[in-house]
Amino acid sequence: MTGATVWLTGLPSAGKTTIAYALAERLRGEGRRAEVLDGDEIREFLSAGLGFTRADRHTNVQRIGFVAELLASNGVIALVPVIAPYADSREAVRKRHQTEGSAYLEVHVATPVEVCSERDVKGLYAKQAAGEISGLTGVDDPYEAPESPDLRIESHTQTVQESAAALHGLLVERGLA
Ligand SMILES: Nc1ncnc2c1ncn2[C@@H]1O[C@H](COP(=O)(O)OS(=O)(=O)O)[C@@H](OP(=O)(O)O)[C@H]1O
Ligand SMILES: Nc1ncnc2c1ncn2[C@@H]1O[C@H](COP(=O)(O)OP(=O)(O)O)[C@@H](O)[C@H]1O
Repeated sequence: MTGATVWLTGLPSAGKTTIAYALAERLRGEGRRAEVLDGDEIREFLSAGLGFTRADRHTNVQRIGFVAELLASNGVIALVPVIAPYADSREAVRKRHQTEGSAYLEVHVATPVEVCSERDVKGLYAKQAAGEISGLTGVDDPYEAPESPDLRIESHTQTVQESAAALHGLLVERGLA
């Protein structure tokens, strides 16, 4: 089967990780090889030492894009729930896939910041509001939303299973699942 990279971009607590794991489970149940390149795990190992400056975020995204493409070119569906706030960083990853002939889909998990900060899975929005951290994406650091993603998911209006199903539908439509 053809592999692919599916990049889920969006704000912290948008639902990127939850949707990625739900879809991975579904794909594995269908006999596909799927891997989730979780941003938090990557930052512990592959991107250890990188922070959240623009340059570090770019480096992080390029490293993850490199690994995802390797997986995709070997028949794996690489699911990447990583913020990737800058359009030029995401574009560079797309170009790498194009050059290597690997499929690449960009999915915008477009949960409004008000909903994300309500969910606040890791307590980051509360910390930012309390002045304990700064440079939080979507609050006091940039997030350049994709202009024409392959799919936009409104996670605040649907269940996790509905979001995962919408993404699965896109993969089927593109002949990737
Ligand atoms: N300042 C700041 N801004 C944004 N995010 C922050 C920050 N500090 C820590 N975190 C947490 O780091 C998690 C991983 O970030 P990413 O590697 O996906 O970010 S990036 O693409 O390099 O910008 C990211 O995970 P998710 O919540 O899953 O998006 C955040 O929870
Ligand atoms: N449709 C949905 N898709 C994804 N997550 C949802 C959805 N509805 C509610 N949630 C909840 O939102 C939170 C998103 O957290 P997480 O997946 O860690 O976000 P991110 O990886 O973008 O930081 C989870 O607690 C999840 O259960």
